[in-house]
Amino acid sequence: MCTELIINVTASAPRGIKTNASITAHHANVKEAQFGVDFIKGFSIILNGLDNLEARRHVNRLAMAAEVPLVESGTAGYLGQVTVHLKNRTECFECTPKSAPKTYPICTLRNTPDKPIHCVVWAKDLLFSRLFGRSDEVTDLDDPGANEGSAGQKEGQQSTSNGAGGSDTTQDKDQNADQKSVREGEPPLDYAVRIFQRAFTQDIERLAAVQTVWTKRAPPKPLYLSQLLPEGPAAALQPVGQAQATPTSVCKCLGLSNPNEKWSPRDAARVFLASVCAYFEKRPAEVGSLTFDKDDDLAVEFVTAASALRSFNYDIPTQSLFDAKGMAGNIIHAIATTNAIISGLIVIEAIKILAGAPSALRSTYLNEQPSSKRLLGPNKPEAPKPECLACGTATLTLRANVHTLTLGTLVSQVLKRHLAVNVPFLTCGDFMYEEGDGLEEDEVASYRSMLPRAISKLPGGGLQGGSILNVSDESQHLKFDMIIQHQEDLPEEEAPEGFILEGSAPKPQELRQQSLAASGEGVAQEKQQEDQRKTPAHKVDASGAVDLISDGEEEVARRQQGSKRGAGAGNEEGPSKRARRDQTEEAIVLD
Ligand SMILES: Nc1ncnc2c1ncn2[C@@H]1O[C@H](COP(=O)(O)OP(=O)(O)OP(=O)(O)O)[C@@H](O)[C@H]1O
Ligand SMILES: [Zn+2]
Repeated sequence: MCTELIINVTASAPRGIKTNASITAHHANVKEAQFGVDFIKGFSIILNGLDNLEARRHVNRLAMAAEVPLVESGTAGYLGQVTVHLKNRTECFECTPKSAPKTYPICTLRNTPDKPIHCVVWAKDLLFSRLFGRSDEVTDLDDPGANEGSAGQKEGQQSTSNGAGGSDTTQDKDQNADQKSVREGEPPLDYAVRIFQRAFTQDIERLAAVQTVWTKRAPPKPLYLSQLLPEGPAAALQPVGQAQATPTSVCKCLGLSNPNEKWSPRDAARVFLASVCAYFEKRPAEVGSLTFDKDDDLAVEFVTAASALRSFNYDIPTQSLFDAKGMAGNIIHAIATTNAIISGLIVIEAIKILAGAPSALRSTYLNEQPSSKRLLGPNKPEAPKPECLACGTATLTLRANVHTLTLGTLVSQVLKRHLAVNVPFLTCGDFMYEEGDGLEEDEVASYRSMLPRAISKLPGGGLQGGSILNVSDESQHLKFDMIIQHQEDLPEEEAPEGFILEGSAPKPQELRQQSLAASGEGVAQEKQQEDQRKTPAHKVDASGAVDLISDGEEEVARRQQGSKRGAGAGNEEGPSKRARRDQTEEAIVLD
């Protein structure tokens, strides 16, 4: 469960701050309805310390709707930023579109992985969620091996018969789903063995037989459990020494306690089987509702093992548990001093807001390398952008093939993933689509049944080229129009996801870039160059120390902190703290 601490600091007068603060912690998802605009209006200021773009955009929209000042922040290694956002006075967090999350083509993940990250993302986003996640969220994307042999298939297309068993028909999907589900009365170890054989033996055998896929590279090699564990799965999982499997870890009991060690195929198979068993035997109530959590050791062990087995299939270098955890959890190691500097700057900006000094506000970017011996680049916040989705009146254009783009992709990828819409309400002529808690069961079922349909085939005439789709989200007080533009063939390089969003949305080419935006790094990197140009020449003090704080801020900081400016900061590593990139940074696209 996500947590966020909302601190309610009461300012007694414009220029003073009470020394006593009452702190109320809410352990919940900030996107829940209870934290809507009315709740936000009860605060004088919002200080964001979130680690994902989706939540940050959500809070930004609430802050704009409630007209509560927002101090946004993020760090990523040596980079960091603090930005300040006031409705109608400054740009909001979304006025500058952020890079979209890094995406991986689904066909690469499913059929032709060639990098360790492809195996980790496959294990985490496809296999883990398929086995332990919510069944109503399982799509064909989550079904490993379902379309093996149909490389190059596009969304909305039926795969052609390929003689390798890959198929995309509803019937086959049902069969696939059934093959991945535990059968009634099936012992967990039998289930784990069956899944192993399906994922690492049979699917690979089928795929390797499709010669057209392997003209330029070697086909994958199946793994056989009988060769890896000749003594039999049960005997291979016997605890080593006194250690026992726990609900949260199986590694120690299998004698694998070094997180930096790379596992052999045999050990990866043992961890895979043992971790599947542990979920079903020790945490059965959670099975069916799990999402990958890097802090759940068992999930990390499963993903490391599955990813290693997949890597052995494809002859890709494997990762240690430590490295796989970093990749799966999007962990980048934090620098203690970066976090300290950014925390200090958040407080400085908050004080300016509470003290009623909006003209002193600065958005500050912490550079990795001092520019003219200056680490911080403070700028006056820019003006709001009228074309902004969140604080202006944006009209977006969606270019796609309306006969193949499904409503499901429109909702989950275009609206939720790219535009951070929380609870979409869509209308266009007689067509309506709605989500939310207030719906009756039959309404939910009826809306869900529309998701697999191409948007041109939706009720009420569908969405065709030239249609204007009205999108709103009451939970974010968000409303905008989206013009649908039909385009029969979109080049894959331009539109890896099968659509192009224009307007206040990431540019298509940004989709290809490594995105660090959610943690702040992407933004910091983008701004770094700009700031280096803008940053005025500075003074070096007698000790040659780097001037951390400039001009107006120097004055405020001295007054408020009573401290001398820092020297030589940013050089120490903080091993105990990690910063995390966007949880959704690695996503999957159809190719
Ligand atoms: N939708 C959300 N609602 C509430 N809190 C959220 C939401 N999304 C993210 N958060 C919170 O944002 C915080 C981000 O902090 P941080 O980057 O330090 O991550 P962490 O999980 O606390 O620590 P680490 O990643 O270092 O292990 C976390 O406490 C996380 O729970
Ligand atoms: Zn804006």
